Amino acid sequence: MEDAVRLQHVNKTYKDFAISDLSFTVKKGYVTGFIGPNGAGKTTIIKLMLNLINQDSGIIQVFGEDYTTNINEKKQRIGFIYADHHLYQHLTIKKMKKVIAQFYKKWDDTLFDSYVNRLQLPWDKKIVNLSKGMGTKLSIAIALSHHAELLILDEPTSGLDPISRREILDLLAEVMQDEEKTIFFSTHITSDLEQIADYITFIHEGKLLLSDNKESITEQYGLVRGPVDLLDDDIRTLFVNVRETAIGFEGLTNQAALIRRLMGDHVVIERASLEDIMVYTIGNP
Ligand SMILES: Nc1ncnc2c1ncn2[C@@H]1O[C@H](COP(=O)(O)OP(=O)(O)OP(=O)(O)O)[C@@H](O)[C@H]1O
Repeated sequence: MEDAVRLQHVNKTYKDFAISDLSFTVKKGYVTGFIGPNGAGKTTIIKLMLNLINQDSGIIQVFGEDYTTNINEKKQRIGFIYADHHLYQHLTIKKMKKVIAQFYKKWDDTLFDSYVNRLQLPWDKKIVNLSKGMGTKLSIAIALSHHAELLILDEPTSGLDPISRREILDLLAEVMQDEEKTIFFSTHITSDLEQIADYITFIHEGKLLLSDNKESITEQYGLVRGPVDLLDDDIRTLFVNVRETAIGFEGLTNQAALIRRLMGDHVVIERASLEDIMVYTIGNP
């Protein structure tokens, strides 16, 4: 399977933070959800992918080559969606369209008009005055109208009400009907990804914790409940983290099949949500 983006052993050090030996791929034709708590390094990694900052070492390839090779062509093929950041803040959508259309070889004016109308974006409002949800929708409409193949979204649903969130997720799901498109989507709202992601990449403190397809993660992980007296030292090694209460334990395992074989009759094993995986892996559940 072709990769839209590939990171190999990437390092980037700031004074108080480092991306360390990070390797993962973004598969072409799929939605990859990029999760991690505040300050995990998601935006830094997105900036590295887009060549907005440079890595100290390691290799980053976009569409199979270094970003700077055929850079203009790459910019045509990528749509970067970031709710708080817009060019042309003081133009109306109508005026911005005229400016931006010149930059993109594949710009489709009719398609853009249809998105603006359908998403009920106000043609005559200055971009600076758009709400957060409208700004995100506008960015997506722009990316789709220049036929971007790779959409990179930095927390597109954060701070949005459930209706706007749903509209954006529906729009992205619609985009994915086109099998040539790839979406890389950072968020800490893991429930968004339960709906639309095919792959999950999970980072914490600049390090990779998990990068796999969602079905494998669902099979591998489980939330287990049972009596505390079952937890001997060997059994504990099968858990990522365990919470003990007066009535029993609840723990996250990444060896659900083995737990089922060993303890199946004595415990209850449920599907672990992405939120469970995040909380148990990095926090104190
Ligand atoms: N230019 C910079 N100089 C120094 N430190 C930086 C710089 N940019 C980011 N950082 C630090 O890198 C760390 C990761 O930040 P980043 O914005 O990548 O995290 P994030 O996962 O996107 O967080 P959030 O979910 O809160 O948006 C933070 O500690 C941040 O302060």
